[in-house]
Amino acid sequence: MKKKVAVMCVSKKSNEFYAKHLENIFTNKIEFFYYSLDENGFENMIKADLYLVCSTSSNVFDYSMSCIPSDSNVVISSITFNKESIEKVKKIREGATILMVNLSKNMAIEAVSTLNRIGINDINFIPLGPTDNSESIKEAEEYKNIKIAVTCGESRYIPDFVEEVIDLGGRVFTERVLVEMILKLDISSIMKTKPFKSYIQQLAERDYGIDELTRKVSNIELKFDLVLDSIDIGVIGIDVNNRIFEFNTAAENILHLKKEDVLDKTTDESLPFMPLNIYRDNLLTNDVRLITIKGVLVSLRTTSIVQNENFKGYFAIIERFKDEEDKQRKLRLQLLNRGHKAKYTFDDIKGNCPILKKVKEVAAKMSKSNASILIYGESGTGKELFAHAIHNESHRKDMPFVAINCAALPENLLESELFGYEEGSFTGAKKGGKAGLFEYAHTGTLFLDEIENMSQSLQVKLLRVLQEKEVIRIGSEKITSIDVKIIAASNEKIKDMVNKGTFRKDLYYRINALPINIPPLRERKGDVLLIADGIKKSIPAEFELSDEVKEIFMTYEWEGNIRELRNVIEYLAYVDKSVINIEDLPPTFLDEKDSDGKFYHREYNNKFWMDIFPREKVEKYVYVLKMFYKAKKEKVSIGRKNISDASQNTDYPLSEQEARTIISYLAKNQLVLISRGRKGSEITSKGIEMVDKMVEMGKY
Ligand SMILES: Nc1ncnc2c1ncn2[C@@H]1O[C@H](COP(=O)(O)OP(=O)(O)OP(=O)(O)O)[C@@H](O)[C@H]1O
Repeated sequence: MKKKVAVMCVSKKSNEFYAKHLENIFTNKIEFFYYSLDENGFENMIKADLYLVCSTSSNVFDYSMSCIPSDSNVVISSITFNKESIEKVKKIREGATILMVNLSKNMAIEAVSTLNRIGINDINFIPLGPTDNSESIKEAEEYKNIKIAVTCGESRYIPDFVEEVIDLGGRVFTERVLVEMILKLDISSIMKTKPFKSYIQQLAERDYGIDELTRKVSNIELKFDLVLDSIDIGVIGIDVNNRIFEFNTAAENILHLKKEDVLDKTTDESLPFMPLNIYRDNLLTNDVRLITIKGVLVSLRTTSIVQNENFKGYFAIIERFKDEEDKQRKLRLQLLNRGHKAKYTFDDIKGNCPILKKVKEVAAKMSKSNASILIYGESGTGKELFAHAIHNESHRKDMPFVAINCAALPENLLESELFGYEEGSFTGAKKGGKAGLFEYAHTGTLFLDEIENMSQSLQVKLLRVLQEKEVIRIGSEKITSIDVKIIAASNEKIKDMVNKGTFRKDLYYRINALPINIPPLRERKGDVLLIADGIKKSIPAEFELSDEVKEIFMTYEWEGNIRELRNVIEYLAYVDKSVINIEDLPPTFLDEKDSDGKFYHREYNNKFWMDIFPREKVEKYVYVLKMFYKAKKEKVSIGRKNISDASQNTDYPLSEQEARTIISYLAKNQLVLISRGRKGSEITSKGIEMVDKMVEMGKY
């Protein structure tokens, strides 16, 4: 509601003159009601919030005051000239005698004293009222030789003998009058508006005290406004009476409202579409909610203003949700450049054996889904490599990839790392709090390595986050929505842990949506040399492996899987030889020295069949021999076609031609007997003995 001000003047004409300024300065804030003695009088005035008394001559003043209800706000006007008028007076020759003509002689005297106050003291003014009675006509006659007259908009009263008229126009309210009105009506925001500022600028006379004060205040306010207007977050200041005292440019843009239209109005009046009542009524602050304004999703949070423990209002902070998200996204991308990035792709996962190829194929398909993935594999099989590759293959590839090893941190630290914390939530909590990895990984992937080590209580919290898709920092109540794809990895079979009761079943089913099993290296021996070669190139190292060493690599158990293989290759790079022989292998790799003091590899030497089959193809020969062994046990006969077909899904796919070559080789060594006709080929007793020995030794 607009405030009401009653303007009390002597004449209707003065009212009209003042109205021009008042309406311009106080647009939208005040409703003015004009009263004048020559028109409607002061007796039937409305009940106003303030009475502006412009009739200051002593005979009218007392009467004016008697018409104002007691306990009302009153401002007694004072008037001055504007700069433009004064410039006209300054052009008058120094020492000249000039008439000052006004509505009455008293008013003419008053105008002269105003000019003197402003510093016009070198002109001899003769005050004169209207020449409308014999006495005044007589007085004017005395000044017949004065040819110049100055007036304040009353040229109609200038005597005929005057040749030059300088009209200074009507006088205007002083700065003091306006500031007093503003303070009494509690609408200080007016002082920040353009019309007020330009009005004050054009006054010939300024009040030093008020000026200094407003200068200081506006200096601070200017800086404050500059800061507020330079940010892209909307800030709305609301006082205890629910009135808006601040409304920055971003708020204007977000809400499509003009500052001047909302300042000093209540939120009910100007922002009825915003749910601000709850804050006023409950003093509920620091709360965040999403609201829709004109079809746009806006985040609204509030922060209270407390001075000397007294609630003084609050700031409503608004931001287009999309802008907020974009900003978060940019921050996340910066983080991405600081290391939260997946390094490997499926091309980095070397291996041609059918099992690995299959796993890679399935994993690539799973990359496209948002469901959680659980990777199982022995230590060093490449679980982390797979996690990187899956992320890089997914539509989240440009978003953060955040990895954490659940075995590396004590429970409470792991919790604060994952979920973040608020300032002061525990001893040692960083000032300003800290975002958790879930928040960092938003829109990307979180890789939880060695998840089997996570405590049961953390498992519960993790499950909650995965179910609700939101995190709450430790010590906070603020809920943050997150969109994170989880890839978990484990060295142990989580299913077994669930059965033993050491891992929560519900969490298992949530993370195991898409399972991946990576086979240990010993089950894909066909890949050992290929992977070794890849590692050698990545180091880079120049050496070659001798045939013997290659055989050893193919038969070795590789308990530490590819990590162990990498360590051995790195070791060999230091040996600095162009060809690596058995004795160059790391001491831990070799078992004993022979009688000549040379290293030898027990497993290798014990594998007598190594000398029988061509070294490069040992595995394939053993595979075919075992097929004949199995056929004998099952009393079926097989030939090269069955062998070739069956081998296709193994690590050693064979063509029929290859199968035929191997069978003839085995036959040459009396391990297999080739019979003509329908019976097909068959394993010999020597062949059976060889396989039994292999099985007994636990190999193949
Ligand atoms: N198929 C592969 N080709 C080439 N290098 C590989 C392959 N798989 C794993 N590696 C390498 O082996 C090492 C171990 O891999 P990774 O750390 O991914 O294994 P992990 O299963 O996560 O091990 P852990 O369970 O101990 O964490 C890494 O140096 C990785 O680059």
